[in-house]
Amino acid sequence: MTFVFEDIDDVEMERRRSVVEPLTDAVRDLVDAVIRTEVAEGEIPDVTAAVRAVTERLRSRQSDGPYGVRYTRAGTGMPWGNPAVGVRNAVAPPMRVQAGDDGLRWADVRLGAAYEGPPGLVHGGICALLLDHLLGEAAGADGTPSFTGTISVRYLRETRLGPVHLEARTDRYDGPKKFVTGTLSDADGPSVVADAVFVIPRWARATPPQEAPQ
Ligand SMILES: CCCCC/C=C\C/C=C\C/C=C\C/C=C\CCCC(=O)SCCNC(=O)CCNC(=O)[C@H](O)C(C)(C)COP(=O)(O)OP(=O)(O)OC[C@H]1O[C@@H](n2cnc3c(N)ncnc32)[C@H](O)[C@@H]1OP(=O)(O)O
Repeated sequence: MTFVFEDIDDVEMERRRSVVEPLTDAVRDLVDAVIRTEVAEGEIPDVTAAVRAVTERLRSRQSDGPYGVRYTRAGTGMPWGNPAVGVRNAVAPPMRVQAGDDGLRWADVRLGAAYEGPPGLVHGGICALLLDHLLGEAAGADGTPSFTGTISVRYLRETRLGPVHLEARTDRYDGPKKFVTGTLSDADGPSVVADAVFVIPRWARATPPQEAPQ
């Protein structure tokens, strides 16, 4: 696993973000339009060719693999391919994570047609994705990296498409384990709750229990 440091400052990161974000937003809009369009079927082949032409243009120069999790010189993360928050990923709603007091992490997200499961309702996997990510951010609020070890997601009731609010925080620690909880709410209040154990991987522990010299 490699974390790439880009030799740029945060001003340059913001400049790059401002260039690429409108493209990603345009693609999100395209995804929504494809789902909801009612243009005549005869128009679809032309539109398909136009989209393929744009894709070809972007593919004329591209990286070999995924974007990775890059960092600026100041250590600001650029997980721009991430499916929950990625600035370059149209699959991401996107969720913009905010920091509150005492390690609270929260976000307001609008979930439209691309996130539908049951009719008019949010797909359960999308709730789990967003909660997993936000709980991960809450686990990371102390500055140590950790992976989702186990996550339990309880769907209290349906979640309506539209604006949703998410919150998460770390409740307690036990060695390398962080116990994190969170909620996802729609306009009627909490609809999904999550409990997770995030584990600091051995390579990131201050005194690795297994690899410590004898
Ligand atoms: C370092 C990651 C950084 C990732 C950055 C990513 C994106 C950056 C973007 C934004 C940055 C902000 C935050 C990140 C946000 C979201 C991230 C989303 C989260 C993910 O998408 S992440 C991918 C899915 N995730 C995995 O891909 C994990 C695969 N897995 C492993 O990497 C190992 O399996 C690991 C590390 C879990 C444990 O391995 P290990 O060798 O360190 O464990 P070890 O044996 O030392 O156990 C020590 C104590 O943890 C207990 N324990 C062990 N495993 C457990 C489990 N599964 N559940 C509950 N408890 C468990 C033991 O029982 C023992 O506890 P006890 O002593 O009490 O028994």
